[in-house]
Amino acid sequence: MSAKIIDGKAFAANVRGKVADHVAHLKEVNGITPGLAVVLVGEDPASQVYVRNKGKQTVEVGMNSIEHKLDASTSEADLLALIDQLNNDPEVHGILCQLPVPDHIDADKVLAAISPAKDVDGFHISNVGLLGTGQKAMVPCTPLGCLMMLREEHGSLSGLNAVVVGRSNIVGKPMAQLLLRDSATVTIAHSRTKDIEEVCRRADILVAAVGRPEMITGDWVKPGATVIDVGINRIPNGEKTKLVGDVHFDSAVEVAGAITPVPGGVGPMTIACLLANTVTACCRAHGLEEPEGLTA
Ligand SMILES: Nc1nc(=O)c2c([nH]1)NC[C@@H]1CN(c3ccc(C(=O)N[C@@H](CCC(=O)O)C(=O)O)cc3)C=[N+]21
Ligand SMILES: [Mg+2]
Repeated sequence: MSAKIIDGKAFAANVRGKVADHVAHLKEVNGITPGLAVVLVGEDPASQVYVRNKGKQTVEVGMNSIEHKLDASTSEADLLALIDQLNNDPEVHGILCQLPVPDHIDADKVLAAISPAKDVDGFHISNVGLLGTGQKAMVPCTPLGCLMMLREEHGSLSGLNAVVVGRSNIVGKPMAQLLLRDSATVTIAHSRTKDIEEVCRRADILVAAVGRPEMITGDWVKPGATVIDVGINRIPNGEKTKLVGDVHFDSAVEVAGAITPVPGGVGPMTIACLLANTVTACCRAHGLEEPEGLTA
């Protein structure tokens, strides 16, 4: 039997539709247009593609997109000055500084400089702390997108065994916090985990966020489990390259109950959730009611 393939592209289009509806409402009723500022330092080609897609989709849902493309040699002080300016700009409701930043810039310092209320990535330590203590936070986009798909698939996650493979601040740790908040039984596995295959085979929900192409094969998957593949790995494919996840799709799809593909799974949801977070940040900034179903 072959798993249900979770259509992240369609799901993301639906989320963007809800965002667009709420943006239209904010404009009409409150005369407010949410604005998202994206800062890119340097010329990393993958980052350029992502930033372009973010800008395009921001405009498509009716929000203002403010792009700042800085030279790779930009000093940390100049970047911090720009962030300060965006923090103080009332037209800007969300700020994202595309990672990675060049080596001479301290990413932690940059993330700490973004106003927590405008931190649509949810990477500021105050949002990390709010999420970890079950308070109202800005939630990182990728884990938020995964959670939305899991809730749609399962209804309640209460009591389910969830295994998150990967312990990054960007995906693994916040994903685990969100699953815990939904009363799943949560295990974080990583490169040093003993008998990692066994651990994964106990998972009703398996979230792969390790950054190792096709590491998780079908024999690691419990029959009927839901597999969420966060990996985006570009690997050689003959003369060209192709995009694969952290899950070996062809074997896992034969065992899982439901699975996200790469591309077309988690990736599109990440951008949709960035737009959702921007609307949420805008509503919070103005003390307005938040949109339904777009937050954790
Ligand atoms: N501050 C910050 N926030 C981020 O959220 C952030 C970041 N930095 N740096 C880079 C990563 C990566 N990321 C992706 C977003 C969308 C897709 C996406 O839409 N992927 C498509 C395919 C895209 C392709 O073909 O390359 C898909 O999976 O279907 C992928 C990756 C956000 N990131
Ligand atoms: Mg790891």
